Amino acid sequence: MLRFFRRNKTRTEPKVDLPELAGSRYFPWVADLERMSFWRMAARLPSLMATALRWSWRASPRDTLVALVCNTAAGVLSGFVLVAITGVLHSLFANGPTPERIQAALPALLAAGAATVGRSALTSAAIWAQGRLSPQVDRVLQIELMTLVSQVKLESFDDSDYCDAIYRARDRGIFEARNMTDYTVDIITEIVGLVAVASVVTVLHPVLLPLLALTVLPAGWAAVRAARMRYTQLRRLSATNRHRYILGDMVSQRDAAAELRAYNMAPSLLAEYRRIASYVQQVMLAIVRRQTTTRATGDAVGGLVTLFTYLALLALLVQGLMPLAVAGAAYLALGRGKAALDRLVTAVNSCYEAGLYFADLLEACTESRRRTPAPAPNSLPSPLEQLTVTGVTFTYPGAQSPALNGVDLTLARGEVVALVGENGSGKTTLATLIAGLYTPQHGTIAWNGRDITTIDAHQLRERIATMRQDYTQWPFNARRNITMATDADTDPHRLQRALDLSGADEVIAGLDYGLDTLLDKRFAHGADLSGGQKQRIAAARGLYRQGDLLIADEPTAALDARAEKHLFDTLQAAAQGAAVLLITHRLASVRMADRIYVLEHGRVVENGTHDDLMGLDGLYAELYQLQADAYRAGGEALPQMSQPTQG
Ligand SMILES: Nc1ncnc2c1ncn2[C@@H]1O[C@H](COP(=O)(O)OP(=O)(O)OP(=O)(O)O)[C@@H](O)[C@H]1O
Repeated sequence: MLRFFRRNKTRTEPKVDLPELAGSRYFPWVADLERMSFWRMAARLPSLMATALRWSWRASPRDTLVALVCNTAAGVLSGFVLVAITGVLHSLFANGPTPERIQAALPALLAAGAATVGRSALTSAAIWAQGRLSPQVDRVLQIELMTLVSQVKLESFDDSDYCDAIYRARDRGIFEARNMTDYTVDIITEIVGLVAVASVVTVLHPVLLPLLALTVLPAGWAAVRAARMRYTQLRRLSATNRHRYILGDMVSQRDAAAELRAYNMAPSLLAEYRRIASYVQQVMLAIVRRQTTTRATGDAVGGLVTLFTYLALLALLVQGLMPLAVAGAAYLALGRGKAALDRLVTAVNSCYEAGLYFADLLEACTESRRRTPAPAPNSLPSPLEQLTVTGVTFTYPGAQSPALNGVDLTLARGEVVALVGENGSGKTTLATLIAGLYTPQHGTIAWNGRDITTIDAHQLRERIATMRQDYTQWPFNARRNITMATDADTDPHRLQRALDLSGADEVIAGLDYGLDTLLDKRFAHGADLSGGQKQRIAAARGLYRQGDLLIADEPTAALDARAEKHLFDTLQAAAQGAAVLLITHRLASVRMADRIYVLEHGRVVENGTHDDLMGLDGLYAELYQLQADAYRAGGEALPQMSQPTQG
C-alpha cells in the first residue's frame, strides 16, 4: 500500500492558469484516511451505522423494522436450509434400499424447500422495504439540512469553511446517507447469515470454520486494497475536480454566458478544461489497471486457498474422519459461507466509504446547529421611536481588520439619516447590522433602548424594510418578487401603492403576463429585466413591507435620472413616518437628510446636516465638491448623477 502512494506522488499534476480555484478543503478527511488501517476503519463503523439506523427509523419506523426483521429472518432461514440439506444428505447416504432412503430424506427435503421459499419471500419483503426507505431517508435529511442552514447566522456564509461543509453535505452527503442505510442493513444481514452458516459448519466439523475464514481472506484483502486505491485517487483528484466543475459552470451557466462570448474566453477555458479532463482520465485509467491487478491477484490466491480447502475436505473424507453426507453438506456450507463473507467485506468497505460522506453531512448539521442563534428570551419589538448604535465594532469571519470600528449613530421615527463614504468604508456592513442580520462583536444596537439581540429576530425583521444593494431576483412571479409572500397573503392595496411609488408599475405594464410573469429566463415563459427594472422591483419590495425602519442601500444605483428623482422625492413620504436609513453615493440626494454620517475605514469621521458638514470642509465637503464640479465642467452632467433636489 505504501509503495502505491509513493509511486503516485511522482505524477505531475497539470499546471493550471487559475490557481486561486484549485485549493480545496472539500475532502478534508482523505489524508486521515490514508493513514487509517482497515481495522480502525471497521471500528468506527458501528457508531456510523447506528446513526444511519436512527435516521432510517425517523424516516419510517415501519420500513426500517420490516427491512431489519425480514433480512435477519432470511439469514436465519439460510442456516436452516443448510441444516435441512445436511439431513437430506444423511438420509440419502445411509445404508438401505433406495426407495426407503428417499422416503426418509423427504421431510428434510420439504423443509429445505419450504425454508428456501420462505427465505425468498422474506428477502423480497426486505428489498421492498429498503427500496422504500431510500427516498424517505433522503427527504428527512434534505429537510433537516435545509432547515438548519436556513437558520444559521448570516455571517456563517462569509466563512468559507462553513460554505465548503454545506457543499460537501449537499453534494455527496445526502446521497451517501441513503446508501449508508442500505449498507447498514446489508452488513447486519450478512452477519446474521454468516453466524447461521458458521454454526452449521462448526457442528459439521470443527476444522471447517478456520478453513472457511481462510478462503475469504485473499479476496477480502484485495477488496480493501482496491477500495483504498479509489479513496487515494479521490484525494489526489479532489482539488482538480473542483477546478473542473467551476470551469464547467463558467462555460455552461447563463450568468457568465455573455461575458464568456464578449471576451472570447471560450477557447482558453476549454483548453484548460481539456487539460484537466485528460489528467483526470490518465489517473483514473491507472487506478483501474491497479485495481484490476489487485483483484485478479486476490481471486487467484483465493482460488488456490479454496482448492486447498476442498482438498482438506477430501482428505478428511478419505481418512474416514468425515462421513460422505457431512462432506457434501460441508461443501455446500463452505460455498455459501464464502459468498456471505465476500458480501460482508464488500458491504463493510462500501459502508465505510459512504460513512465518510455521511459523517460530512452529520458534521454540517452539527456545525449549523452551533451557528444558529438561541431564541431571544425577550419578546416583541415595540413600534420604533429611537434606534441607537453605540460603539459597534464588527469584523467579518477570517478578516484581518474590522469593517466597522466603534461606530455611534442615532435614528428616530420620521427621520431620514444618510450614510455616505467611499467604497469599502463600511456603509453596507453597518446597515446589515442595524437590520439585525449580523451581530456586532462589540457595542450594541438598541431598539427603543433595548438591545436588538434580546428581541425576537423574526418579529424584528417584520418591522424592518430593506432595499438591498445586492437584491435577489427570485425565480417567482413579479407579484411574489415584490410582496415576498404567497398570493393568499398579499394585500392588493399595499401592492398597488408600492408599485406606484417605486415606478415598478411601468415595469409590470411591459410584461407579457403582468404581475403573473415569472422573473426567471431559465424557465419557459420566464422574462428577463434590465438592471434598472430589476432595481425598481427591489424598491417596490422595500416599500411594500411598510416597516418602522426603511433601510435603502443604494436604491437608485441602476435607475435612470427621472426614476431616481422620483424615488428620492417619494422615499420619505413612501416610508409613511418610518425612520429611513439611506445609503447613497449621490450626494445631491442626501442634502435633505436630517443627519448625515460620513464613514471612512469603518469609523464615523463626520456627522451633521449637509450645511454642518459643508462648513467642516472635510471629507464630505470634498466628495460633494467633486460631484458638483463634474456637473459644472463644460455644463455636462456625469451620467450617474442627478441634479440636486434642493438648494
Ligand atoms: N462578506 C464579507 N466578508 C469579508 N469582508 C467583507 C465582506 N463584505 C464586505 N467586506 C469588507 O468590509 C469592508 C466594508 O464593506 P462594505 O460593503 O460595508 O462597504 P461599503 O461602504 O458599503 O462599500 P460600497 O460603497 O462599495 O458599497 C470592505 O473592506 C469590504 O472589503
